[in-house]
Amino acid sequence: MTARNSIQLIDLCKSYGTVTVLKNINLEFRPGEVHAILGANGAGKSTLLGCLSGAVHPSSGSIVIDGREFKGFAPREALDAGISIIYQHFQLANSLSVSDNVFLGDERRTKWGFLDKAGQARITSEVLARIGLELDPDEIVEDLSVGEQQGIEIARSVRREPRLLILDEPTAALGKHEVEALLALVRRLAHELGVAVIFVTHLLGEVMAVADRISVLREGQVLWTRARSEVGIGELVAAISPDAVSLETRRSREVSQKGLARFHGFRSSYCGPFDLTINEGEILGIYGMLGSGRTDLLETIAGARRPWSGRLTLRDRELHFESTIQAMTAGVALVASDRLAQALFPSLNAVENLMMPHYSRMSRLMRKPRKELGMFRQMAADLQLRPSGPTTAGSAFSGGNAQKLVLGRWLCGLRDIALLLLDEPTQGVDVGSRAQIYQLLRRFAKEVTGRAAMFATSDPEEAIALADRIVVLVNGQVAHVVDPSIGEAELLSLAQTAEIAHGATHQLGSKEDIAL
Ligand SMILES: Nc1ncnc2c1ncn2[C@@H]1O[C@H](COP(=O)(O)OP(=O)(O)OP(=O)(O)O)[C@@H](O)[C@H]1O
Repeated sequence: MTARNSIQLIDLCKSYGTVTVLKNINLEFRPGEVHAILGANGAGKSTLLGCLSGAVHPSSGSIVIDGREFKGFAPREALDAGISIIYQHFQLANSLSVSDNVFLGDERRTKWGFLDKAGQARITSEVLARIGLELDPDEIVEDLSVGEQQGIEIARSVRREPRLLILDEPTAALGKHEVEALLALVRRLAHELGVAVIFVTHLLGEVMAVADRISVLREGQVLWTRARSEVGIGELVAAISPDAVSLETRRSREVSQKGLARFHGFRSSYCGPFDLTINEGEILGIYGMLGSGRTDLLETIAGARRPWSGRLTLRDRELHFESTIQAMTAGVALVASDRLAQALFPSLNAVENLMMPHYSRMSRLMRKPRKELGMFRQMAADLQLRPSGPTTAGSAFSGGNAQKLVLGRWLCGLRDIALLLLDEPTQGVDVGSRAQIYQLLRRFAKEVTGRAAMFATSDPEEAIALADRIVVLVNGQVAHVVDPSIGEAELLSLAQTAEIAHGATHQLGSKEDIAL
């Protein structure tokens, strides 16, 4: 790749009507450098990336590339200018091969106009070698691991020889080893291939491992930009969330021994059997990687998936439900992991989004707008929702704030929810709000009798910080049940050993079930 100049943002601003989202942003992205952009939920990170990728048109200011000044561009122009973005949700055609995906939308043709499959495969091999990935260009994408699929996204970008590669929360779907491999690849892209990389994440450990420089955004402005070597994690937390509470403070592990939810031989289509009791006041963590079955399990318990077999009792009542509405009525609710796709209503306002699951029980005449507004204000304050205006449209909330709003539905006490299920409760949530959400979940489970929560996570730190007891889920099976006091390293090691053991028994064709 040829040597390139920095990309500069000069006085970049973005407003939506009267709402200013980015204000006079001046930043420089240098070739050969990983630049982490951090900030609380709603600070303006996605908007800034949108300006660079062409998804958002700046209100004023400019982007300067090799002396050329752009007032904003369309996505195609951004690509042509050498800017490539990799989103959290992969944009791959799963039934096509690796090389088909690397050339997706930009296919090579032979001089007779046919698809140049051989040429594409050859270039794909060269690109994969350049970034140090051992993959067969003819392999079908759906047969690859999540980490390998992300590698293809990166290969697709690298083939275009980008000046600037943007990674937006790239590790959300990855396991520990895949994260390490990705961070090594990112460093290699910058330090060896000379690409300018922007890395956006809420995970500060990753920032310390990969960034050369760090910029913190606060309320749409650059608070500071500093070399990574000059900053510690404590300073980052203080800069991102000045009011953050430590994840460990106010922790109470008191759980009664009174059973609340009982699973007897419970099976979903992929997971089980489970024989397990969740006690009143308990927060049960399911620690499992993508593909472990954690989402299938939670969605089945919440009535979103069928079939299930075995027995489930809640407050000593046997449950039989076939929909999420029936589950809700029985006292079981789920906060899904993909709130933008599965939970938020983009065109409804914030109050309506908060109240949505509760409307089904009241006629229009029974609605009490003042009370709803009061509840919304309370939730917005408890969860530090930004923006906190009741009329804000669902589509205007940043990822982390959308999560808070969806969570607020079940914490506001309008339904008698006994078992709250959460899939990746703090994915995409900033460090300050994470502590806040943990506190609210503890309050939910422990301050009112007859309640408990069950959450799934792929983050060992989250499992340890939030759970009273942790179930290690591997390929749909309970591999271990442990106390969080074992610590992060031991939890990881248990999960890895179980995965290796599962691989071995799987190869031998054994399907032995492990029950609690
Ligand atoms: N279309 C829109 N109309 C009005 N406001 C918007 C719109 N899109 C975004 N915003 C506001 O812009 C602000 C910045 O949002 P942005 O998504 O850039 O934040 P973020 O830092 O990426 O947050 P997160 O970490 O939660 O993803 C938020 O307060 C959001 O409400």
